[in-house]
Formats: sequence, structure tokens, C-alpha cells
Amino acid sequence: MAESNAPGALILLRHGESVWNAENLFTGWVDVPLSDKGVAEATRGGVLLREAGLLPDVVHTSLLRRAIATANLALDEADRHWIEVRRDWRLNERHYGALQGKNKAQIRAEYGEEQFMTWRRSFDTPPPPIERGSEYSQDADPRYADLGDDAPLTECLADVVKRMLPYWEARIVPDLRAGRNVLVAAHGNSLRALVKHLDGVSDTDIAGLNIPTGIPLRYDLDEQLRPVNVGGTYLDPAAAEDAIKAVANQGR
Ligand SMILES: O=C(O)[C@@H](CO)OP(=O)(O)O
Repeated sequence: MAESNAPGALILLRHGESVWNAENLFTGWVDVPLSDKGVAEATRGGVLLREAGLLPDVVHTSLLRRAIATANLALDEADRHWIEVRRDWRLNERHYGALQGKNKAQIRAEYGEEQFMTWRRSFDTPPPPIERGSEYSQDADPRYADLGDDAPLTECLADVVKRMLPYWEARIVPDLRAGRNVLVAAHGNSLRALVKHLDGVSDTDIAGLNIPTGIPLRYDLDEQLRPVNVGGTYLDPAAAEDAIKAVANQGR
């Protein structure tokens, strides 16, 4: 652990491919498992951490099993399965409202490219809210029982930024300031929200930013917690480039 005032390294890790990523379904807060490919990606994420000598001291995850399993697999591979764990709904994927469980290609065919991309990537337009009690809603889920009015029925990225930042400030920043290397195992859109904050990406430009599954993204931060390496550094840049294109092209 660092002894100076320098913050620890921040490592962002989107979960490995889930079974619904593989089926091209909007997922959001639906708690689906990793696919076999996702398990392999998460394990490889751990190999990359180990090979880079980038060893987390603490891990923060969402409450969803695809992020939790990814963290466990990667940390086990890096021999860091024993580190402190913190979990919070504020790191969950964006709630995808009434689109949860729907096929991306079908939604694109039905509503057209513009509406599809507005729902997927605009900063401030949420999809229609999910109906309470419907198949893919979380309103009876005990892990969210204490959220009360904070429990979303849909979210746009602006909503995710708003609910994620208090957790960043209150829980993740103190770990970084203590000199710990922090692994955040989370989701495409909760990590996009964090990257937007870290890199100061505009509301418009964030639409073009996609995060690949299972490839650790390292940020080195200065004492004001501004990135020294703006945009971060993927531990496998060539694989990240291909995987980013695949995420951008989902639904086509
Ligand atoms: O379905 C979802 O929850 C997310 C992440 O898989 O999809 P998208 O990349 O379309 O925002």
C-alpha cells in the first residue's frame, strides 16, 4: 500500500458477457448470470491484473451477480480473493425501464434507429418506466427493499450519474485517498457515468463512449483525483478496441 499522499490506482472492470448480452436483450437491473464466454473474460481480466502487477486492495461491486461473479473470478485469478468487499445498488447497471427483457434488434426494427439510440445512449432521455409487478421489474426484490422512493422504474444516464456520484464520493474516494488500489466491478452504463465524471466528458460526447466486457481499465489519479491518463488505459488495448466496436454495434 502506498505511504505517500498519492491516491491508489483505480481499476474499472465491466462484468464479463452475460447470458442476456449474448442474446442481445436489454438487461438493466435484471439479475442474469455470466455466459461461459463471460466467465472466461472475467478470468482473463484477473490474468491481466496479475500480469500487470496491478493488485486491488479493495473491491466495490453492484448488487448484481454478473458484476459480483466477475469480481470473484478476476480476484481469484489474481490471488486477491481475500480483499475487502463493498457492494451497493448505486453501482448497478442503469435501470432500463420497460425495455428490460426486450430484444435490441427488435426494438430497433420497431421504433427506428433514432429512437433506439436515444433510449440507449442519449444522456437525458429515459426509456418508458417499467410496470410495477411485471415480469422484469424489481419492485418485490428484497435487496432493494430499503430504497423507498430512490428505487427507479427507469433511468437515463443523467439519473445514473446522480445516484452513482454520492457513492463515489462517500465510499470509493476515501479508499483511493488511503492509498488503496480500488477495483470497481460494475456495468456498461454505471461505468460510463463514472468515466464521464472522471474525464469531464460532455453530455453529448458520452453517447459515443462504450465500455467492453471483462477488460480492466486503469486510471491513475492526481491528488485532486483528476486522471493523469485521461480516458484511462486498458490492460489489453487491442482486445478493448475490437470489443468496444462490438458494444457500439449491438442491435444491428
Ligand atoms: O442491456 C443493458 O443493460 C446494457 C448493458 O448490457 O445495454 P446497452 O449497452 O445497450 O446500454
